[in-house]
Amino acid sequence: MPADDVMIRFDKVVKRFGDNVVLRELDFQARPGEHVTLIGPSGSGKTTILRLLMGLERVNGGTIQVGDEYLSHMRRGDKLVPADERHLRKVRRRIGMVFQQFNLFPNMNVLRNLTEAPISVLGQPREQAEARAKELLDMVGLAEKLTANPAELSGGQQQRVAIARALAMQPDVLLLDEVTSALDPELAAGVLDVLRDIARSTDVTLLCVTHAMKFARDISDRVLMFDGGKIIEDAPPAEIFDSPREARTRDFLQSVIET
Ligand SMILES: Nc1ncnc2c1ncn2[C@@H]1O[C@H](COP(=O)(O)OP(=O)(O)OP(=O)(O)O)[C@@H](O)[C@H]1O
Repeated sequence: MPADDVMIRFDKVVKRFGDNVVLRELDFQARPGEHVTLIGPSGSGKTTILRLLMGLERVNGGTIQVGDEYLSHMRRGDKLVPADERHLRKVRRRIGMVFQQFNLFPNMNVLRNLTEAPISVLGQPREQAEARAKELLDMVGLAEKLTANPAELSGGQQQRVAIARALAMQPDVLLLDEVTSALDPELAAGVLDVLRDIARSTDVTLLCVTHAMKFARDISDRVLMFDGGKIIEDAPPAEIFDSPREARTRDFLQSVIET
């Protein structure tokens, strides 16, 4: 851990797609174990931030650090140079992600979905990986679905397996991108309850993009409001939701339906 105890650090990050400048010298940090939610209008760059952290996009300027390591760059002598694939893969291992679409391995049962990467990537012994997988399935309320195939599960159950699968890799950071937007409201509620438990009971750093504002209020330590490629407001949820300082935050909040 770096001396100043930061888990995620964006330093003057620029991201462009052609002429479209999505992030403009973006600075932000999250402390270890902090739960940070990103809100803002469609197209403001929230998903791009998560994709940069997953190494699925590269920065056009600035640097990204995860814990004590650069993600966007690597050290060569006393210089920083853009990260190569191998370096990206190494740092990215500290980060888990759950997407809107659950993307479970369709040909593997639930247990194998959870143990595959811990065994093949982390080199965990099978018994250890299976014991942890069972604990995690218990945590997400699916202990009895160990041998089920993904196709036999509801969307909400699949998403709970996807969350358990991400945690099985023992990430320092868990990224959540609109994890309930493909689900019916009652299934979404079950997934959000599981995430509330995880937020309370683990020390993983959470970075969450959601339009579920009530959920954001419940789990977040901080909410960041994005607009125009910048953070325009950064405050605890009670402040953002009850007394936003910025007119653009107020307008945005009025435009979303509370869920
Ligand atoms: N691969 C890409 N190629 C070109 N443009 C892209 C690409 N990915 C994202 N963009 C553009 O970047 C901008 C930010 O997109 P992003 O998905 O990060 O926004 P968002 O805030 O997550 O929006 P939403 O709430 O709708 O998911 C948009 O203008 C989008 O069109």
